Formats: sequence, structure tokens, C-alpha cells
Amino acid sequence: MQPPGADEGTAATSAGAEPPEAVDGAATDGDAATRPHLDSGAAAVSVRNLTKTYGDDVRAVDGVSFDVEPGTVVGLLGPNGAGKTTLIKSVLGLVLPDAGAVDIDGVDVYADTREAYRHVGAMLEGARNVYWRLTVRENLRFFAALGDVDPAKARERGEELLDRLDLQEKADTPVNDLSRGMKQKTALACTLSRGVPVVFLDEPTLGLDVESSLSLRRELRRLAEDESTTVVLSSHDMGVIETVCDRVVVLSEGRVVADDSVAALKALFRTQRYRVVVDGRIDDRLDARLRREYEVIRSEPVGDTTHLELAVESGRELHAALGAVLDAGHEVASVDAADPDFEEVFLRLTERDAAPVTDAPVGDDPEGGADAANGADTGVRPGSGANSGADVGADR
Ligand SMILES: Nc1ncnc2c1ncn2[C@@H]1O[C@H](COP(=O)(O)OP(=O)(O)OP(=O)(O)O)[C@@H](O)[C@H]1O
Repeated sequence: MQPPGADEGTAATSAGAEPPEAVDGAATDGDAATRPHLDSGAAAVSVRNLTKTYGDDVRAVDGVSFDVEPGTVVGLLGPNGAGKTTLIKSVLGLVLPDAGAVDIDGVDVYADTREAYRHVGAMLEGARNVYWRLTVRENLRFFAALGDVDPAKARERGEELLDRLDLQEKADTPVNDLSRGMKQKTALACTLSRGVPVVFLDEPTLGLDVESSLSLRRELRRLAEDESTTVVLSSHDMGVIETVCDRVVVLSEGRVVADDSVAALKALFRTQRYRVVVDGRIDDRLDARLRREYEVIRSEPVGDTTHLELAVESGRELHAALGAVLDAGHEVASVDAADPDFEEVFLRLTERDAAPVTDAPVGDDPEGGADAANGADTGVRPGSGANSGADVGADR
């Protein structure tokens, strides 16, 4: 976190270190290394009707609401310019929103800034997250110390993170001499070094090779499952979203267009599409009949077979279509359901005319946190907390 008005690019900020005053104010309950727990029963993060406009007309975040349950990983997904970074910065108090409310573990970040951000870590994309002249190990110790972690426990946790994120080999190398991916992993390790229960990560896999991205995914799942860490991350990487996130909030043009589990979102777009392989090549007459009576997405000769893709409204309709094929003297070699993958779901959700989730509840959580009107708090208390200063987000 960062004190109001501070230069966002400073190392302590974006590696998730709290502002100095927050560190001073952090609770030291006898065992400073004891991991704080969010046990108030409140959502770990609650965002209500958050709105941010840059200048006169760039509405980067437009009435966004969602909750994040403790110990879950929630992905923010959206095309370039959808508002993900602005949203994360607004939640972190690095950008002053025009309206809305944010609670962390039930504490209003604008009313009680120090308390709200006490157990929050963050890694922001494109910012200098770590001290480049220090080695990886030194950075880990530095950020753990900022979090008031007992030095012995900090060392132990630091070594664990070095192992898990495959950084041991470079542990004593100055960050300046590392590849971009290694720097990214170091920044992440530093964010995690304090063992905070809520972590925000903006594009954490950016610049990572496949192996590093996989170890990062494992680590994020482990944090949620073994340490009940709440993680909010933004990513363009569908693999990360699909394998790491419990839930995904999809943004488009500053608005929430979907808020549900990956599986539920896939189900939303599960058309009844089937791939049918027909023995032999179908003639023009059968082709015309199928096209007339059914939605034929594809009909193509492949070797001695014909590959069809059909969209049907019911199993009965599928059987009727297959009956037409059989009546024409063909055998049906195979029938497979064709579901959209998550990338396709995402593209369809973020199409300009996609209906917001509030209009089309899906899955088992129809409220989904997407209803901007629900319980909206439309006023940022002016002059309160970290945001009483100037808008520090104008860094682009
Ligand atoms: N400091 C700023 N001043 C003016 N406009 C800004 C500023 N920061 C972001 N914007 C604009 O706000 C909108 C949302 O940008 P933001 O960076 O939040 O989106 P994003 O989803 O994080 O994009 P990306 O995936 O490309 O990082 C864009 O139109 C962007 O140009």
C-alpha cells in the first residue's frame, strides 16, 4: 500500500508494503509473526457501486459492485481498458474514486484507512515492486520486516517462498541482474513474505514462462487452500483464470458483465452444439434439408466422411437431425457435444452488446454481487483516510 500522494513507483508501495504509518500502527500482539486472520464473518473485500472517471469523459470504472469471500481466489478479467487496474487501484486507495464504498474485512477503507489496509498486500503491474539493488533474499527480508514479521519466521517463510517459486538459485543475485520474469516472481514473493491474509495481484503472470506461470498458479491455490489467503487478481491469461480462480468477475467498459464461477459462466453459454461425423459424403439434397430444418454451423467433407456441427434446441431435435442423416442412407460415426471454452465465453461476454449478468442470472449465485444498485453507497467520504489527498492514480 501507499501513503496518499506518494509516488506509486516506489518499491515499498507496490510490493505490498504498507505505508510507514500503517506499519507503525500494526498490531504486535506478542507474537508478531502470528498470521493475522480475518475472522469477523464479513466479506474479505466488499466493493459497492465504485465509479471512477478520468478527466471529463473516460469512465474507467462504472458502478462496480462485488464481494470476495475469505480464502477464495477471485479473478478480474476483461479486455484492455476494461478498468481492471483502475478498479484494483481504487480498492487499494491509490486512486480516488468519484463514488462508491470499499470494505476490507468489514472495515471501510475511506473511514478507517490504516485499519482496513493493515493486512493487505499488493503487487501492481508495471510498477517498481522491489529494490533492484538488493538481492532477492534481501528484498524478502526487507518486506517481511516492514510487515513486522519476527525475523526467524520471516527467514523461514522467505526460504519457503524461494523454494516454491523456484527462486533459490537466484536468491543472492541483485534483482537488477534478473530477467523480467524473475523480477516478477521476486515481487510476488515479497508481496507474500508478510503472510498477509488479503492479496491483490495485477497481472501476476505477465512475463512469466510456462513453467513459472504453473508454479505461480500452484502457489496461489496453495495459499487459498492451506493458508486461507484471499486473492484478487487481474489477468488476461485464461489458463490462470480457469485453473486458479474460484470465481471470476468479468469487466467490460468499466462495468461488471458477469460475476460467477468459471463453470457457471461456461454453462451460461453452453449452447446445445454437437459435432457429428457422418460416414460418406452427404449429397446436396441432404445438405439443403439439414440447413433448412436445423442450424448447421459447419458441413464439410473430410476424407470419406462429412463433419457436421449442429446447434439444436433439444435432444429431440438432435435425434431428428440424426434421423434425417440415417434416412438418407448414411451411418453416424460419432456425436460429440461441443462446448465453448472459457476464452470464447469471455469474448462473448465482453462483446459490446453483451447483457450484464444482472439481466441474466446464472449458476447458483444469481445475485453474484453484480447488482450495482444493491446496497450501493454512493458517496466517498471526502477528506477521509488515505484518499483525502490528490488523485494519485494519474500515472498513465
Ligand atoms: N491515469 C489515467 N488517466 C486517464 N485515463 C486513464 C488513466 N488510467 C487509465 N485510464 C483509462 O481508463 C480506462 C481503463 O483503464 P485500466 O488501465 O483501468 O484498464 P485495464 O482493464 O487495466 O486495461 P489493461 O488490461 O490494458 O491493463 C482506459 O480507457 C484507460 O485509457
